[in-house]
Amino acid sequence: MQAIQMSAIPITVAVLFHSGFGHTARQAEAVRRGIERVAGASVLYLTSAEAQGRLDDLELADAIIFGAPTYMGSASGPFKTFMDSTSKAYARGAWKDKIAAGFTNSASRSGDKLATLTQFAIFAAQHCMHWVNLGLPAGNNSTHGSEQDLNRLGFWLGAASQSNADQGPDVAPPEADLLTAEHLGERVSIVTQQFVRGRLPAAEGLWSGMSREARHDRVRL
Ligand SMILES: Cc1cc2nc3c(=O)[nH]c(=O)nc-3n(C[C@H](O)[C@H](O)[C@H](O)COP(=O)(O)O)c2cc1C
Repeated sequence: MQAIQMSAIPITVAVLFHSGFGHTARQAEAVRRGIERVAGASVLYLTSAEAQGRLDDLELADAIIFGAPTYMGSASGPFKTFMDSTSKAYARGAWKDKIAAGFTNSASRSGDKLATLTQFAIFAAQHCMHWVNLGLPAGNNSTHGSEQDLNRLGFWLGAASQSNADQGPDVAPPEADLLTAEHLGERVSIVTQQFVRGRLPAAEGLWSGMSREARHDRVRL
């Protein structure tokens, strides 16, 4: 797919995820591809373990997309450990007004994935971030639908994917779910650029050539 040319406002979108066995990592890679389709967007790609040592870098991101497998009806334990490690950033309001979104993967069609997406949205709200939803209609919910539809699992809070329990990450999750994740990454990039553009004090030209750090200082509310 062609890169979107309408705006090249430089933004950084972090993809911050955990994956125990590689399935959610496939989804994270798809989110990354979607972000990179938008001109001007760059990606900070971190596992939740890496992110615990990169909190300063995360503060420079314009948006953070959270991802984890659903284990026992909630985000996986390692991802929750990361969430708890952000309490100092929370106390300082370090992520205030960043854009947020989320994705999760599990073995069952539902598998209580909504609980994980809700957990991410509440986590983002505690950090005073702005949550972006999936922005797709439901797929595969009529006689005209199919398993190839985007959003075939019918989630709106974020991107969901489903990986059969007896298949490895080489074949699961299926293509439709990866394309759904790509859509989320692209949507978050576009919304983030709209949001950053709305905070620009002057013409876009003013920002060209300015470092990400300098721009970040200028737009911080
Ligand atoms: C400890 C554990 C708990 C799980 N709990 C759920 C669950 O609540 N719902 C579900 O549908 N699948 C559940 N699964 C299946 C995983 O979500 C599924 O295998 C997923 O693809 C794993 O992603 P990963 O390879 O990124 O770790 C669980 C798996 C494990 C290991």
